[in-house]
Amino acid sequence: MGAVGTRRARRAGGDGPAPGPLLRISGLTKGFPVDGERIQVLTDCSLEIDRGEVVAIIGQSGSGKSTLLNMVGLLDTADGGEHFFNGVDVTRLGEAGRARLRNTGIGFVFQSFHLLERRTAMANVSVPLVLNGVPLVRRRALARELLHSVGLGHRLSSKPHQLSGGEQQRVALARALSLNPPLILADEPTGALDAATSSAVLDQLISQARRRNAAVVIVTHDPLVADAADRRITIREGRTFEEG
Ligand SMILES: Nc1ncnc2c1ncn2[C@@H]1O[C@H](COP(=O)(O)OP(=O)(O)OP(=O)(O)O)[C@@H](O)[C@H]1O
Repeated sequence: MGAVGTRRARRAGGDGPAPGPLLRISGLTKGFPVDGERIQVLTDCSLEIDRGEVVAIIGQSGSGKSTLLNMVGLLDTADGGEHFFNGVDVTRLGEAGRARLRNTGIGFVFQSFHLLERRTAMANVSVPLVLNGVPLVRRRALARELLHSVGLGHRLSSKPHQLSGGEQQRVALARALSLNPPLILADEPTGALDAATSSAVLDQLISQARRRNAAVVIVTHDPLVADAADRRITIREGRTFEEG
């Protein structure tokens, strides 16, 4: 990536917002090779999301929700269509450019938490800070502050197996917030939790994002989670539809 690309990638993380929507996807297509043939999963997906918005992506199993989220998260590339994130034309970036933009601009929360089992809550939250060269003293202060903000100030030294599912998901949320990304992606974030815990984690996710004016995209099967979003997008037959 050249100098312009580098400058744009930096902006996504913390150099201030670009004008226009945070995310703009239009006419996106994606297929996969299966048994020598190509199956077309997404045929025409469009999505426009502003800073601070909470958007749920719903649809039947196998409709392509995770496929779309992987592309929004810059974990996979589309076959065609337009994709701008914070003013950057993602389709023009190579793997390294996408990784840079992803690392600083997008926080991830997954159904299965994806925490490092042998590391403490503090160490888990610090991972993105280490990868981005934040100095030790600052890193420790930030990780402590983030864990306090999700109600885990008393569990800084606990390892994942010593925490409940809801607490582990809050550690994962603190980690996703650590670089203050403008976009947080959550794939079934409450799928492994009971109803009460699910509601508490969802409240945390949304309130923390709103406090930071970050957008949230949540893939979910849970109608209660979808109802908590500002907008709902359904994927059907490879296309996106905005619910009334
Ligand atoms: N890497 C891949 N190779 C081949 N097919 C794939 C690949 N990834 C996804 N698919 C197919 O794409 C379709 C959509 O999958 P995806 O995981 O996006 O659906 P989903 O809506 O998230 O489903 P669920 O709600 O069950 O998690 C499925 O038919 C799946 O088998």
